[in-house]
Amino acid sequence: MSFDVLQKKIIEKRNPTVAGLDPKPEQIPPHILKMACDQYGETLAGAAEAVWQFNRGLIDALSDVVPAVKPQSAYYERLGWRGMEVMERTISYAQERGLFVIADVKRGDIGSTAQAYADGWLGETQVGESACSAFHADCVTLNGYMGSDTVLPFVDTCRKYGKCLFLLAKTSNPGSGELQNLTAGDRLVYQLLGDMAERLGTGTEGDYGYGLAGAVTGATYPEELRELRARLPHTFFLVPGYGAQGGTAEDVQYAFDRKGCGAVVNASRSIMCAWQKTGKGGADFQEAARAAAEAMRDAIGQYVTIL
Ligand SMILES: O=c1ccn([C@@H]2O[C@H](COP(=O)(O)O)[C@@H](O)[C@H]2O)c(=O)[nH]1
Repeated sequence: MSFDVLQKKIIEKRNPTVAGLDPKPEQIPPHILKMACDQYGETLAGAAEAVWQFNRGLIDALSDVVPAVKPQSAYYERLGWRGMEVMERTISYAQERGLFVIADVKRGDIGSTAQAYADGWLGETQVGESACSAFHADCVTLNGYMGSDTVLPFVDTCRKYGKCLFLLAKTSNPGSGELQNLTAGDRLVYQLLGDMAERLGTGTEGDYGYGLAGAVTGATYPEELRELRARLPHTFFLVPGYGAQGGTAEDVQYAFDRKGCGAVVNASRSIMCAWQKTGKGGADFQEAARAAAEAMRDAIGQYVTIL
């Protein structure tokens, strides 16, 4: 199954992290933004070109350090169709460079609509006699709060195409407890969502013991991370909240199993925007991102030994 693909890449690179690609125009080095705007004006077309050049540079700099990237769809959607075209191009380019791609789309809707999302992000759309693939990501994030029937089309699509998904369980944001820590019968809501992932993945466990349905558990809640790891032995974790949101290497150690497997830790701004801290005006954005990704890998390596 597809978490095997991710886990193998993590083992090869000795690095259980994923670099987020969440580019805002104001976080793109000025020379890249200027070049794009000189060509296309200060327009959405200019912004989309700048995002593409920035992403390509980041992927080139990071592809032998990190096993995966996670483009967050919001930053592409805000640029309209041009942004979505850059999203598609970014996914293809990252995959060509050997990276596993998690499309952070957090979708959730009634079954028929969920199937359309699953076709677009992971599978194929039938057009007459032809099966056409759109974004072809390796994995997506989903919001399962509408119930398991809204996730099942993604599960079927993952089975068919060897892909995988992450369900939001305990998210990293400050307000996550407002709903997720409420009691639902004999469990807390985030435990229920974690249990849903464990259940939906049953029977699809791969070489490392993980099913195709993973869970999102924030680095900012290490106690919940520890508890969910023990509770969900076959559920792979996506752990956002490292770096810019305050999560540390010490915090995320609890996401991993005894072999140092079963989780991938995300950092977006702290890698992507590392150039803003070097005082070189962005000319060194690739070196800065690479150094930040290596520092994150090494910090987590102080606490987690992979296999
Ligand atoms: O609980 C969650 C779920 C998803 N995210 C996403 O991860 C990145 C975090 O970005 P940073 O810059 O490293 O803070 C971003 O794409 C979020 O949408 C999350 O933060 N928490």
